[in-house]
Amino acid sequence: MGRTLAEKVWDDHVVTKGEDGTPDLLYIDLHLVHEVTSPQAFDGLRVAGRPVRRPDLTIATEDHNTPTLNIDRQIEDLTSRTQIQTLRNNCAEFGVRLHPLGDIEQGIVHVVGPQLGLTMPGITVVCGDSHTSTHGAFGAMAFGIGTSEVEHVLATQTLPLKPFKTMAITVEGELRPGVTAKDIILAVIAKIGTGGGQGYVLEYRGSAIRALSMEGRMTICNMSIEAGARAGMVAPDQITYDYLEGRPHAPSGEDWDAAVEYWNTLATDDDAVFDAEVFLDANELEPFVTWGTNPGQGVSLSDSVPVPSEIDDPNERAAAERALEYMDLEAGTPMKQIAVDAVFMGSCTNSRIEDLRAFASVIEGKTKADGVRVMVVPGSARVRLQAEAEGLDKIITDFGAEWRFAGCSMCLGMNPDQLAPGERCASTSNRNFEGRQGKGGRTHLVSPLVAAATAIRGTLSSPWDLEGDNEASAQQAADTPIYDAVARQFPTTVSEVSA
Ligand SMILES: CC(C)[C@H](C(=O)O)[C@@H](O)C(=O)O
Ligand code: SF4
Repeated sequence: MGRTLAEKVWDDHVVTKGEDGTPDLLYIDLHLVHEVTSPQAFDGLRVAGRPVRRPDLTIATEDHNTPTLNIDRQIEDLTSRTQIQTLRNNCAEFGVRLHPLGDIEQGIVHVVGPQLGLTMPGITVVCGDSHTSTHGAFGAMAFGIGTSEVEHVLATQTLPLKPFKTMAITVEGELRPGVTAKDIILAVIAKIGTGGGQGYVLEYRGSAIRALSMEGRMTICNMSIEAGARAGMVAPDQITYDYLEGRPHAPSGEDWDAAVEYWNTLATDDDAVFDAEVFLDANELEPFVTWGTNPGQGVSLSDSVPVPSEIDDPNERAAAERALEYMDLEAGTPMKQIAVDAVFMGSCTNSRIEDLRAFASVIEGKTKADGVRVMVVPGSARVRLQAEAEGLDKIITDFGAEWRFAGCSMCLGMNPDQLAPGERCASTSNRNFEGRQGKGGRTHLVSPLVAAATAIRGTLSSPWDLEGDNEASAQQAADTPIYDAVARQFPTTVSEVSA
């Protein structure tokens, strides 16, 4: 019987096979590290007197606790400062490459790996971070792990992993202008629920996925974890190779050819069987938005806040009631009538150059809605530089938005970028849990295009709602590079960026 992409990558990394349901021991090709989940792991090594087994396969960056303003000053918050300093000390002591705040390669860990060409098809990637699933967009098998597992990988470069089930998520058809990868994944999670992917590695397939750029695929794989899945993957193809070729850590010359030959063998065999399958029609999708306090509580933007009494399942009904109370929403309110206090454009879901281009294409020449705070945070220092080289920062600041330095920022309340209690935010991030963006803050998950239109109108909106000229604004959105299937080369030096 044929094998799926996930099974092939797994099989190629088994060091020892588990018996009777015990875990297999897998070799790990890339270990990404950040400040939040690494301190105890390094402590463990220190106590055991062990070195990092493969510092060359380990790379660290600072992202969660870092500020996005005044990055040349001392970090004010003591906990954050300690966290960052601890990572610096640990990396120095154990010989791990670190990209600290201010470094040109610093950024959100899931933006940095792909950008450097470290994330490649067919490899295993782990990080003490749930959104490690992002890297599956390349056809890598990428898992978020806990701190004790981080220690295990640091010490041995292997990880015991339980067998998984496979789920195909097939998205066929063509997205309408204004509908993006983010809308696909929000619709998938609304369909299968936040526990729907539990125990599964998801493989996203179908013509709509094949047509997506790498940025779009990363957005989708990033949120696999929000469906409870262990990982999400997309089979590598020419779009993957075009994105990767020429990046600092991608193979070159004969190695590149050999790699592509291998990568081409990874796609799921025609006769492979998935344990579960889900279908989605891309033609029918609309811009999507969440109304509740988990990423599965979402609807099309043209819909209304659900009415809990109409929900059959008692648990779901109770969850909806609780969510509406926290979100301060009235059942039945059209989503488009909901006014926001803030718009956050950033996070490892949507802070790559293409996301910023999409956002900028909608706001260009316009002014933000009065009283709405708009924050744009690139995913990495390089994305920031590239955006500036393209003049996007000017479009953003002319619009009245804040242009920040790279980091997780308002995606979660671990740094100064937070919502005030009661504030409502349209956010391109991936989690809308209670207090996620700051205590008492209310989050609506959206795409960059919806974030931009919302920033213009002050109420949840998509480019379809702008200026009453649906055709023209939809076309404008269609013209943005997010629909451009051909990946662009990413400059690798500062001079190239500013050239
Ligand atoms: C802090 C970190 C462990 C956490 C994660 O694992 O995802 C964070 O990145 C998040 O998005 O909630
Ligand atoms: S950007 Fe958000 S989701 Fe991504 S790693 Fe940072 S905190 Fe987690």
